[in-house]
Amino acid sequence: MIGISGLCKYFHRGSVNEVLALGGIDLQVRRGDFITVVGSNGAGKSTLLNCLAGSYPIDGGRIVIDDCDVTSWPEHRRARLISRVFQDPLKGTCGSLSIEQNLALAARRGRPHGLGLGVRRRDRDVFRRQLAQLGLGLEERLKDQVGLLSGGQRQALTLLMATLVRPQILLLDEHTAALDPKTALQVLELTEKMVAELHLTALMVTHNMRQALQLGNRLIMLHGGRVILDISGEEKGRMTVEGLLQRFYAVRGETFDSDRMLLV
Ligand SMILES: Nc1ncnc2c1ncn2[C@@H]1O[C@H](COP(=O)(O)OP(=O)(O)OP(=O)(O)O)[C@@H](O)[C@H]1O
Repeated sequence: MIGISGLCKYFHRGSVNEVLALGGIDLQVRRGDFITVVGSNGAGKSTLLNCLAGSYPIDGGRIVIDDCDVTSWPEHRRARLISRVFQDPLKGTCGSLSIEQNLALAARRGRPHGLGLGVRRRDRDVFRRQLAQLGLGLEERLKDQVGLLSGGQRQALTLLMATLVRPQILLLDEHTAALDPKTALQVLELTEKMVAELHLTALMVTHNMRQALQLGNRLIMLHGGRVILDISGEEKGRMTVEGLLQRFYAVRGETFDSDRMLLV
């Protein structure tokens, strides 16, 4: 479903500050894969998602989605296929608009003349039903400004907006990292539910190793801009955090180094 081959990405190429962020990523993602992405500091996790979404131009390689070469597609064109949720809950929603206006915008994604803010009664009923699934009582607050919501409520709403028009691919970049542990867990459960119910193909960057092992059917580990571990199915099911660290050591000959990664 997604074919990434030889993906290379430099920052500040040709200058003294040159960084090779992705050094030839090859990754075949099957339809319905829910891949958790882990890695050390600066491993290239966010850059990979940004290149996939078309936010960054790439310096080499190809990206194919559903047999269509999207390598030269700009970000807005890829946004018809790809939805994203970022770490910052403020990024995916508009705080000055109401919940229903935000949802109305999300519902028009990919359609022409997609920026109207009008909300029809029929839409409102659908929004109410969708919001009720979140279990946060937001269905009673359709006219509330999103800026009034807590970080967790806002991130749950972002997730709903990202999937309201079913995307081919859902990209989650540490989307629970800014939330308190209880809320993070709620949003993660919601993520799992949505991915399963909508049969989404998803990549989720997380700094929590245990979470990465618990969620999804496949785990990849990046280091130095390359995929150094790719496990799925039973192998992933049996894997422990200690096992992951040992595998890292076996491949790299050094201990895993990340000040942000939760290893317990
Ligand atoms: N906009 C940018 N300009 C210059 N260098 C960048 C930029 N974004 C990322 N980099 C560099 O590219 C490399 C990969 O960064 P990236 O953010 O993808 O790593 P990451 O795995 O997401 O790291 P972390 O877990 O520390 O957030 C790093 O060396 C980083 O410093």
